[in-house]
Amino acid sequence: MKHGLTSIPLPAADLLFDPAFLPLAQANALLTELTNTTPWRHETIRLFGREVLQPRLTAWHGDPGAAYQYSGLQLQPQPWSPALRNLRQRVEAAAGASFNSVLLNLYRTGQDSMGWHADDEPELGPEPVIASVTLGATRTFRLKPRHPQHTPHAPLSIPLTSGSLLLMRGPTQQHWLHALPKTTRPVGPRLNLTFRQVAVK
Ligand SMILES: O=C(O)CCC(=O)C(=O)O
Ligand SMILES: [Fe+2]
Repeated sequence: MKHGLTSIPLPAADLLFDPAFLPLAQANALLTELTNTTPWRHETIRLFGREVLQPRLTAWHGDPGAAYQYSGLQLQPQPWSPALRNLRQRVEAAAGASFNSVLLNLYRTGQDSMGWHADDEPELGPEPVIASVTLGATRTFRLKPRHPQHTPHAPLSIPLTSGSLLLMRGPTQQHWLHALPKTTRPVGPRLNLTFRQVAVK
């Protein structure tokens, strides 16, 4: 384990955080490169029976076969670019884990967001290691217990700064939900990458 990661104490979770995983200049350069070269998609989701656009842009890169389910479709990942391959290698060294895919989320403004969820898709397995790298604007990452009667705890806010690395491991996805709320503060774009190991079918 790299010394830059420190534990965030939380019951029924395993969280590690390094605010300076990437030097700021590198984070900024990578933000520009990935923003400009990623084949961004603007996906729709079904919300209360209606098709609505997600409030962010997304992309999925990974090893061949690291497919994911989306609206009942098996989508194949885009190949690794040299920049993503390099970042994956550094994240794997820090996390002491390997990853075969990465989900990119681009939050264009403070109005882009992600709702409460857990990364608990079956293909991730019961105790996935999720490695989250942030580039660009600082946004507040929120965590709250999934079963408040069972794990009573106040919601938690972690400001995810540019170049930071957050690891979620162990039982975190089973017992906690996370979200990236909208903000009315004027903020620039934020690009988040979550490295994952998905079961290959
Ligand atoms: O943007 C973030 O920090 C969170 C992303 C996330 O939760 C996800 O991709 O599942
Ligand atoms: Fe997530």
